[in-house]
Amino acid sequence: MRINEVARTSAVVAETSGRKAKVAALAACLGEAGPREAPIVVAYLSGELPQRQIGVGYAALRDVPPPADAPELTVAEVDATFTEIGAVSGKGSVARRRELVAGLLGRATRGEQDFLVRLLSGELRQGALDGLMAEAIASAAGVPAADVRRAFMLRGSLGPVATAALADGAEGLRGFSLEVGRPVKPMLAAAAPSIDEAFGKLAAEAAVEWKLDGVRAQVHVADGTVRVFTRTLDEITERLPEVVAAVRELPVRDAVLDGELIALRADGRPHPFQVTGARTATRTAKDAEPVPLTLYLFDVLHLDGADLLDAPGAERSAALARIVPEHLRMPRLVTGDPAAAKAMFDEAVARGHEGVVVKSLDTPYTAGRRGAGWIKVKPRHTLDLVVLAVEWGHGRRSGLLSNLHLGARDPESGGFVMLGKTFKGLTDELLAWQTRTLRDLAVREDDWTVHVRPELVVEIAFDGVQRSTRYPGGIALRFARVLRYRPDKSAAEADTIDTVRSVAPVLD
Ligand SMILES: Nc1ncnc2c1ncn2[C@@H]1O[C@H](COP(=O)(O)OP(=O)(O)OP(=O)(O)O)[C@@H](O)[C@H]1O
Repeated sequence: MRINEVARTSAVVAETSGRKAKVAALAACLGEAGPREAPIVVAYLSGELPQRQIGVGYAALRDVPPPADAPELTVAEVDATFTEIGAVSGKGSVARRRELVAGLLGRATRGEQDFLVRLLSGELRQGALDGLMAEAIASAAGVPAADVRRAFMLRGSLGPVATAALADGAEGLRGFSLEVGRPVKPMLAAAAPSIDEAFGKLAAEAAVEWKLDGVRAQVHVADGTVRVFTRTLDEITERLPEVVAAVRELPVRDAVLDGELIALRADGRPHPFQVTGARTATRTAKDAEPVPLTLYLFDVLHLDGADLLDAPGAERSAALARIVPEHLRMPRLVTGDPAAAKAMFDEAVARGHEGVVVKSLDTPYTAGRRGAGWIKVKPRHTLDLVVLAVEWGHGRRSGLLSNLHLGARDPESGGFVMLGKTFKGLTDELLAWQTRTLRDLAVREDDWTVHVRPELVVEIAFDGVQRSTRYPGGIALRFARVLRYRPDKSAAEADTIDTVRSVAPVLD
């Protein structure tokens, strides 16, 4: 297949606004690619390289050679060149990489050059496209989208799923199963503004669990060996000897368990989130004085040979209770009485925790999705939004990037909808950090505003949602303020415009 097809599809997807039309364009391109090249095409159309990083910086993309006349470059050739560039090392490697990039671009037409430069510079990165891409794979392969999504959550990446679907259809997708030792995308929660509304969305009886502001942990026990993964599927086992020791005590040989890690003070109240974050961050070196973490387990996905992903919530919880002692389990109350649920919520908040998660007793574990089976309720409204642009500060903040333009994800278009701006809540340290970080993400700058690639996720607190004619979604946040950055989340995991409407009533 020629790269020209991929470049053209990428442009069509960027220019069309309808979800259906985008899916159709992606599906046509994948159909043409076929099983072998599909993973490469999936990656390129998501703005990524299958090789991830190949060490090509902006400098190597500045001087573009004259274009070729005819579109002859193939996807396989581009992929092979990227692999070659990624393998360059040692003395003279910068020059050699440049040479390879120039050689590749010299064989591309003007339109293809434009696509390749934007692909290499990261400008096309589109995490929010995962949902559309899953649908496109389903359409190209003629299989149900739910099967593709399920394989995706089990595998954590769409490339191999595309190959299996295109080669062997639904049968190929059935080959993806939970493997102990390979992390799956964790199930996520929807949000409701109150306990009553959360109960309103579920059956009469539901479970209410504390929501701790810690770090998600997926614990795999394979033949007695314990491994711990974060929600971004990074392994952090080495950093957590006390957690590994606690899990080793459990009477299981093979299991996949889900829970939350948190640093607690002697009185049982949580340390600030940063303390837990520092213990689990994959990039930090050694801790000066490690604060012990406590593990609270709340789910089980696999137990000694049996997959429990499809078992109802109540059954998984019962299985968990059989193998995990109470002090390692998330406090949980099963009730049909909203007053009892509210008492549980009040207790969690009084102990310094974030709120509760109300969980359905009958839904399966919908990995990787913000399913309707879990609904979080917090006393204050927060959202994870994506920074779309940022304005230079004035006065004390001059020279610093300050006022953030905030966007929610729009699953319909695969893009983002702006909901407002804020410079509140930013400490000096955060201002310095975001100035550095957002500069690296810049794509364009006008007088006061730096427009950035929509990649950085920030957690925002706000008082409510107001109708607005100024913003494209028709709503704006009231009194938005920054709580913290969420480097553990990708833009694809940011909150959607529908979540924004569901966490708080829209005021006139
Ligand atoms: N009892 C619990 N059940 C499920 N998740 C819990 C629980 N307690 C804490 N959590 C945390 O809450 C998260 C689920 O909420 P959500 O899917 O909205 O993620 P989130 O956006 O990171 O949440 P938030 O930003 O509101 O903390 C989980 O990833 C987990 O880290």
